[in-house]
Amino acid sequence: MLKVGLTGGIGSGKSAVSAELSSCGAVVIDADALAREVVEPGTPGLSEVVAEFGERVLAEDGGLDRAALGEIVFADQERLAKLNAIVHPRVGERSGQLMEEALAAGTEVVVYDVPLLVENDLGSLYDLVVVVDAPDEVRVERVFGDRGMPREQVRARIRAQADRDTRLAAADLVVDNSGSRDELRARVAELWRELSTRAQE
Ligand SMILES: CC(C)(COP(=O)(O)OP(=O)(O)OC[C@H]1O[C@@H](n2cnc3c(N)ncnc32)[C@H](O)[C@@H]1O)[C@@H](O)C(=O)NCCC(=O)NCCS
Ligand SMILES: Nc1ncnc2c1ncn2[C@@H]1O[C@H](COP(=O)(O)OP(=O)(O)OP(=O)(O)O)[C@@H](O)[C@H]1O
Repeated sequence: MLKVGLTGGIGSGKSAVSAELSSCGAVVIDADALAREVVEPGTPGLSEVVAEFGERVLAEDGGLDRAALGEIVFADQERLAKLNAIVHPRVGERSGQLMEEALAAGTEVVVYDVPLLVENDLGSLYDLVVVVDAPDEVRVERVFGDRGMPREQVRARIRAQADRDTRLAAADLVVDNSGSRDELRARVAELWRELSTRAQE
């Protein structure tokens, strides 16, 4: 089984690349989705978050108020580190389990879509590190335009992440997503051919 770590900063296009790879036949594990699961209502993860940040990060329905927590942690590195210390070990454990399941199922290519691969030094866990890349301001405009996140909030997340050059230096392969969606689709088709070849080796 070829284990691929897929990373990129906020708005780089990881989800778009993952969706294409999944339709090609890869098994995709999504770290952002796991980070949501481990703080769902009733989980020890959510209790720890509330113990650390207070009830102000709870929404009326008892779930996590993600926007409120985001505003707190992306304005303050120490608070972000506290949140990461609660969430990341749980995401690591769960993703490890899912990797094992993919292996047991005879999967050829498994892709771990994780924004913080470089920041958390996870590269050695994978056979191949693929970085999805686009200039910072292109990413700001995409996240603002498609998700309505205020530009300054996108920039605050970019500041909390590795810079572009550091991330690119960790890449075995780079998917350039500075162009159109069609260009991206063509690049991912090429990437899939490469991954399939390597999976046979
Ligand atoms: C602060 C939270 C509640 C904000 O939730 P929100 O729904 O607004 O964002 P979402 O989780 O969808 O993340 C969107 C993007 O923000 C960026 N981001 C999220 N967490 C982090 C972080 N700890 N450090 C840097 N960037 C981050 C990533 O590019 C991510 O793809 C949430 O991001 C969170 O719990 N973060 C800590 C866990 C984490 O590191 N998740 C990333 C994958 S393990
Ligand atoms: N080539 C492109 N042209 C225009 N828009 C794009 C392109 N690629 C992706 N997008 C859009 O940009 C936004 C960010 O892409 P996507 O969600 O795939 O990134 P991501 O890396 O998963 O982001 P996050 O770190 O926030 O999870 C999405 O709204 C997506 O539809």
